[in-house]
Amino acid sequence: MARVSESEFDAVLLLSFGGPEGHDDVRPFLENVTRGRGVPPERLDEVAEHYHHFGGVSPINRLNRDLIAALEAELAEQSRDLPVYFGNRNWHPLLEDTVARMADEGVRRALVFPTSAWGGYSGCRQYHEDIARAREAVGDRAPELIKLRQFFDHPLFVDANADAVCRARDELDGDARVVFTAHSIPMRADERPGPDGDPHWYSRQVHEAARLVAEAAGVRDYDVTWQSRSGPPHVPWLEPDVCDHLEALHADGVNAVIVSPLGFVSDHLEVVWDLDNEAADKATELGMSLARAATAGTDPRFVTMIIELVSEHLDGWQRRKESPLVAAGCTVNGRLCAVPCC
Ligand SMILES: CC1=C(CCC(=O)O)c2cc3nc(cc4[nH]c(cc5[nH]c(cc1n2)c(C)c5CCC(=O)O)c(CCC(=O)O)c4C)C(CCC(=O)O)=C3C
Ligand SMILES: [Fe+2]
Repeated sequence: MARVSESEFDAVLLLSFGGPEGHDDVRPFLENVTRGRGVPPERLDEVAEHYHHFGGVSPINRLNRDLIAALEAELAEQSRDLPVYFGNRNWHPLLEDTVARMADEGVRRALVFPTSAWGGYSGCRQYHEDIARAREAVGDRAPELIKLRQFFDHPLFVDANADAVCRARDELDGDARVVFTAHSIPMRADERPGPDGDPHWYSRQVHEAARLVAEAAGVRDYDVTWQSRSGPPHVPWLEPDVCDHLEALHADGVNAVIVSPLGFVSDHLEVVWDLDNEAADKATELGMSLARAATAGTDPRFVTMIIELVSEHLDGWQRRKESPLVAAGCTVNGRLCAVPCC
């Protein structure tokens, strides 16, 4: 599985979620995200407000462009002649348009780096669906697209996050509790089994990543929490919510926290709103100090990790991973994983 084929690849494609870039984009973007997903209109109104608060602009596209620039620089440094394309699920540049452009420019086979470290529906399977849909839209001339594997336990992803936790710790005096957060998902979705047949595939990967980051940062006690839940209120999602958890910690006498958004790879809207506004306000209200750790962003280790994932295919490199949990997610042309991980 480490190597899909011996033959060559002629491009890399960064595949992400996408975000609006102005007030008028917000509604149509949210319609794209939630089509057929049963998210109540009240929740959409609330989330729309978060985007409008920032001029209708999510930082996510800019952050992805920054990551692409860093990746291109590193590829050039290594004299690798691989152009990097950018396509999104929910907003421009849309994956369909990018795949059409790749075909126009003669790309035949490309490796796809998804900006999600995880298995599960939202983190993995939906990206396979995006790839299949985009290729279908482009037709016969669509390039072959090979999605890179999940990287939740890659040592360089772990190190980048651990270092960010250490930097956040330096901002605070004295002891602070480390609280990791990842995007909540419906409990029913999390009950799907992983390749080992055991349920809770996504949340187990998140717990495993948290354990590795804590160990690398020399942190003994930490918590795993969830953020940004949506869906109707009667549907259970993964808990505790990060803000509720701050209250529980406060009640236990904790007065300083480091919040690490390990579930995300960049400081996009769910990080800057749900953590830098909501969780930060909650901490202030409780009289706690809070330092928010950075996401992997353009940390050079994260950029190198992407190149290592590419090299697993280009050069037959050994997969580096620190956890016994399987890292699936690598398939051709949007086929679902052979293991039933999502
Ligand atoms: C697991 C997971 C990741 C991590 C993996 C990955 O990164 O892919 C992730 C990332 C992201 N989620 C994002 C934004 C949104 N997610 C929503 C809705 C949902 N996310 C879900 C899960 C996840 N989401 C789920 C189960 C839903 C409910 C609807 C459904 O079942 O599909 C909604 C709709 C409104 C709402 O309901 O909150 C929005 C606007 C942004 C972009 C932020 C920006 O614009 O900067 C990013 C990176
Ligand atoms: Fe998968």
